[in-house]
Amino acid sequence: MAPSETTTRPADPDRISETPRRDMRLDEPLRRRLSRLKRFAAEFIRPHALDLLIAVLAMTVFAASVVALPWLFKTLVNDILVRRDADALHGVVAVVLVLFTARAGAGYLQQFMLSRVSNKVTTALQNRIADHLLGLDLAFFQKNSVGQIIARATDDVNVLNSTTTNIVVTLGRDVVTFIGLVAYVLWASPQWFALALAGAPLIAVPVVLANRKLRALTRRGQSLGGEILQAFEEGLHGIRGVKAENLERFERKRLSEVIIGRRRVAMKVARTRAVMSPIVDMVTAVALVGVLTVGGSQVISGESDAGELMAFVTSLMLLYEPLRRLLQVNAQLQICGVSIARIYEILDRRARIVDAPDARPLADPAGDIRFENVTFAYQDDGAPVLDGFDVTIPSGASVAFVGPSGSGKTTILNLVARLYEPSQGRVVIGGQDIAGVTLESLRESIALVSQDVLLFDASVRANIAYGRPDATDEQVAAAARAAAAEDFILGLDGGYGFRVGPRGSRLSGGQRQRVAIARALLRDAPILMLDEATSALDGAIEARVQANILAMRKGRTTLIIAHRLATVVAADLICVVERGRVAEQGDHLGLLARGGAYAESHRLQRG
Ligand SMILES: Nc1ncnc2c1ncn2[C@@H]1O[C@H](COP(=O)(O)OP(=O)(O)OP(=O)(O)O)[C@@H](O)[C@H]1O
Repeated sequence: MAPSETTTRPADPDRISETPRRDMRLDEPLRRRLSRLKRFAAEFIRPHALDLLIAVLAMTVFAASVVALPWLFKTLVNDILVRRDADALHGVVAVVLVLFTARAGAGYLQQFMLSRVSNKVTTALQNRIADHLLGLDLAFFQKNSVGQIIARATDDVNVLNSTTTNIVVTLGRDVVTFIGLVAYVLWASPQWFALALAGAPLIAVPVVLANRKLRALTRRGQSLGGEILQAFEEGLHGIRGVKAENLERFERKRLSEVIIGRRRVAMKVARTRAVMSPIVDMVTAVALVGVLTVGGSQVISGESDAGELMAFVTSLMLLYEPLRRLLQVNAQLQICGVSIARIYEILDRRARIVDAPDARPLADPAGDIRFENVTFAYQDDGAPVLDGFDVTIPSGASVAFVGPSGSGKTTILNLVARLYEPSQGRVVIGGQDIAGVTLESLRESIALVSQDVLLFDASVRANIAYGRPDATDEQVAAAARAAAAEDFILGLDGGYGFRVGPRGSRLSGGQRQRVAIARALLRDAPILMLDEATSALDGAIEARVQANILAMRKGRTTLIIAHRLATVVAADLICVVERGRVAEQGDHLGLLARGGAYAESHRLQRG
């Protein structure tokens, strides 16, 4: 089965489906849903077949203990209560002891084995999702909400965890119990059995309708789960602005709309599922009334014995629970199917930027970086962001890209790291087209400090050494000094051990930037890319950082994006980017002498 056949295909190949309409696809053929279930079972359940087999055997023992109860009641009534047989009493007591001991052991084993399997499946799924997500293109993350992605890795995995456990219990234990009890009642009295079946057709129509409705509702509910995560993520991420501008009221409204939306759907799901119990109740009642009326008369007239009727009625009552669960197994499968589809929608997504079949490691990462007539657009059919962009960055040079906001500067760095690929032209490093270079060797050669600094809630030291866990304290300190960060770090409570808070929230913007620069310098990569990396620093500290970076560069090519032109005066080459093209290039003095856009911006900024 081709992976693509098992997923719902949204219109934009980079987007996962989140809109309710697209989520409520009732027209998906059963064959495709089944094949997706089979695929999930083969990939994630089959590896635990032995554990499952033990669980199913334990369930069979458990089920057998239930099926033995009608026989026990028959003996109790006929041999002990009616015939007063002492031997039968001892027999029954012994059987009860054995039965309940076996049942206790089987119950334990079943629960333990199922928990083991479900925990292993959860771990495998989440690891696989994590691995897969990390391999996807940047474009995927720029087009999909984090909440929707997290919901699939958490909510959907949890749903699968609980539904598959229920399904296995039902298929293992309830099916055996059901078959055993039905076989017993059929054998005990076909006539009473036929009477008991009288109400069965009542079940069919509502069950089919309810299942159909459940699938649509479940998709909607699970999609709303992602929207809630997303709403929280966005609201809490921007909490500073929310508080400072007294926007809590609006946030509360925004959050409660999705929360209440989900509750509505959850209640519809609950109502639809709850419909099953009264239906089974009614069917059982009809069966009992029929059997008691006819069977009771037969006992009174002496045609049947009391123990027989007692055992039969007990069987009918014992059938209630397994029947109720069996009727819900389809609903559980629907829910499970929705989560599986949502998870495979992520797992089947293929990264477009991958190693070419004949990819080779980057041979000369410190070589020239050349953009050869590069054209690039973020959308396949969108306007180009870079349009015939041509520039050569000499090996070991420091090059600054300046120009108006939105002119394409960050995009240039994105293309060097091959986070996106040119639609035309090539990016060449040391004579090698990076399209034919292994991603690992390319990105290993790059240190990037971007506008959004990536800090974790860990110590300053751990943040600087992220990606270089073997770095010594001295190396970390040297990087911090070069980033003009050591002074403030030593002033923190705990120094390098200071915990920076989520996303570095306990540091100032400029401090965060310096920690990020220190991390990039510690990587000691041949290509250093600074995207507005010193924008939050004051002029004096920025100048220190710049001077250190330039002094340390020996053989390292440095690409700098900056709006403050003072930051770039010392660069070997300054490249003015306008509407995706190089408008002018040269060194600071050369560009000033030229009297073009750079000279004008410089005059304005100084003025
Ligand atoms: N992920 C994206 N998807 C679609 N369009 C994008 C994406 N990133 C950037 N763009 C668009 O590409 C253009 C160039 O963006 P880029 O970030 O390269 O500009 P920039 O020169 O670095 O701007 P700034 O100086 O404001 O940071 C902008 O018009 C922007 O809207």
